Amino acid sequence: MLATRALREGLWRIGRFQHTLIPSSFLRSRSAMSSLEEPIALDSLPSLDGVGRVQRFSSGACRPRVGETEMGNCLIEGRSCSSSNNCNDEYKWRRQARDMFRGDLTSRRNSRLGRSQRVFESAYDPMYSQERHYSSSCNGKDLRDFANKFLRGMPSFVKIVEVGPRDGLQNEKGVVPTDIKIELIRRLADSGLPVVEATSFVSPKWVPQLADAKDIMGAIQNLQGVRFPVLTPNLKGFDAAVAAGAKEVAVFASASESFSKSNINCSIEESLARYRDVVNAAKKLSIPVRGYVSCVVGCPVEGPVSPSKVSYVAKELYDMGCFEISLGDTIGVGTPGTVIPMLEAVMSVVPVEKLAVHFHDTYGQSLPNILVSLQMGVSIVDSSVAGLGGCPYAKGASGNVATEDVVYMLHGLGIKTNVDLGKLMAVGEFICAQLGRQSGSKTAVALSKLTADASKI
Ligand SMILES: CC(C)(COP(=O)([O-])OP(=O)([O-])OC[C@H]1O[C@@H](n2cnc3c(N)ncnc32)[C@H](O)[C@@H]1OP(=O)([O-])[O-])[C@@H](O)C(=O)NCCC(=O)NCCSC(=O)C[C@@](C)(O)CC(=O)[O-]
Repeated sequence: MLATRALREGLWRIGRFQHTLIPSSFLRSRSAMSSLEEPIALDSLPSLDGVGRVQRFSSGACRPRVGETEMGNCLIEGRSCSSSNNCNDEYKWRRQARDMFRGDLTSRRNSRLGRSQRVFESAYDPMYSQERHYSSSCNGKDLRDFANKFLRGMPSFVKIVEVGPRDGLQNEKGVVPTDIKIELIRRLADSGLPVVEATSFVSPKWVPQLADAKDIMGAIQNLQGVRFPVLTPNLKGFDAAVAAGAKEVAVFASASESFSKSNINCSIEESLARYRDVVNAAKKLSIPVRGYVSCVVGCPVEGPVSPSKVSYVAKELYDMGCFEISLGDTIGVGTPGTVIPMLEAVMSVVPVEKLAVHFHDTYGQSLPNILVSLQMGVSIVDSSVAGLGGCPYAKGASGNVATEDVVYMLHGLGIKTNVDLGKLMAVGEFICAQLGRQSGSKTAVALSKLTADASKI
């Protein structure tokens, strides 16, 4: 109780004097703040403001600034990094908070100056979309060109498709109780996510973890404003999904023959024939069908998968009537080096605005892969709260990229998502507590530590 109060008071003090570090909704969800003054300015995220952006692209980005040389520290991307080990964590934390506060002052001053006179823009402005160009009066042309090149083509809004309740929970060793799944979906919907993939209507012999699909769908019928697609591998699954109240479904093919066999027990061509039946049935009921392509860069059995195979399956799914094609790096082996040629191949046959990317984080490559996908114009990203997930038929596949990490990166880039990171982190905490494990989200772990350490400031 005392510790909680100290934490709140510490946060209140940080809120008074420093730039935001912790989303307020996360704090509220941890403990109600009714009896204490609400921390001010705790609604935004630590994001790369105009100053940070310029520093990131500046050749002098890692040069110590005045007053910082004595510690041998420099600032990169809004973080402090140390070239010596003789400063403690608290000192670094204070330094970072102070620097962020300076950035906050700069943006407040700019807002008083009016738009035409602004030197720096808030990271939340969608100024880095296709049409917009980076503007800074204090940098050379080369720097502007570089920043423009990097940011041009980025979408101003990204639709996040949350797949945790399906892709995440299908891979759990134990079966998660139905009421926990329902609560998870309800909380995810409440965090602002526009799409939450709820479950699968697959064979319970193959995926017993999702055998309660009908009950799940029954329980979330009253949730409004969020789409809840479900996986359907064949007509039997489609009929069951519709009967249970599904208003959107997804079919899942593979770019690898071996994976198709092990995942859905049929060849790629057989699966496409099944999916044509599903799509035709769905069209009659005006039910949108999403199409997945698995193993878009690598297969657990066959190894590397060629971009032409991926583009072939993607085009087949698109041509049969799937409204969106999600490209899955099922085992998480992709790097920007393999993702870019794959996307190039697919984008030559399916419009980029119809493409989603779906990365698993086995090698920690998801965020760079998402970043290059955004640069290539993709604006739909699949992810899983707390990084839950994997595929039961892809040995060694780790969880999906964590939704918290994706949201943190996107907001830091000034890209809107409509997702409340604080609420999302609370959902991650909820499901991790239920599963008895640590979050797979680096953002969630880092921001939770901040709340814990904050009372020391
Ligand atoms: C596709 C099947 C059904 C073929 O399974 P099968 O055994 O070849 O099917 P079957 O037609 O021979 O039927 C066998 C039994 O399953 C029943 N059955 C048949 N269909 C259904 C159904 N829809 N719902 C419920 N039951 C079904 C059917 O009625 C029969 O029951 P029985 O007569 O033995 O009692 C099976 O292989 C299956 O369910 N596989 C599920 C695989 C799966 O869910 N994998 C994980 C999702 S994919 C993924 O994670 C990748 C992705 C999307 O996230 C993207 C990425 O990361 O790459």
